[in-house]
Amino acid sequence: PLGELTDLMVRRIRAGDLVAAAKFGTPRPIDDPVRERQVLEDVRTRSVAMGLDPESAVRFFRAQIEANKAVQRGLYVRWTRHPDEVPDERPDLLTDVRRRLDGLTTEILVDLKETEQLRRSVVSCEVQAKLAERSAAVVHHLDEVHEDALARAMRAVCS
Ligand SMILES: C=C(O[C@@H]1C=C(C(=O)O)C=C[C@H]1O)C(=O)O
Repeated sequence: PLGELTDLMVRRIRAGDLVAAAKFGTPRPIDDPVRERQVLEDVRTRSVAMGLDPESAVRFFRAQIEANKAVQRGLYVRWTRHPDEVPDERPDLLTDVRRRLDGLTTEILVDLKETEQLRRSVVSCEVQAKLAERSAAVVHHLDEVHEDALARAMRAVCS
């Protein structure tokens, strides 16, 4: 039941690789509080319009942002140790990468709405979330950096 939502979370986590590639070796920091506020304000406004509890949706996206930054930090460590693993291409953060993240936000909000009832029941939600996390890690071949990020992102699934 939480498979689709979890897949979307994995896609957002994977987008962290593009964010890291866009920023690594540039002066732009991993943390961008202004952009974070914009993302969360957008989530709040759209949740209200969709009849989704805005506080819970904002909490959920805060966890997704923390997970994204964990990926960036993990890849910075890896790329500093192994410069040959640094991607050759630097994607454009403001156009390509943030546009992709914005598209995922829309899809995630729809899924949050669809799973609202299920996620409200904390006990069954936690069982489902653990199952979805395990199978996503296997299906998507997540390494340690990305599986840790997913575990972090999943903390806000169950209210
Ligand atoms: C993804 C970025 O890096 C960080 C993570 C964000 C996110 O997950 O939405 C937003 C701002 C940054 O703190 C970014 O700068 O766009």
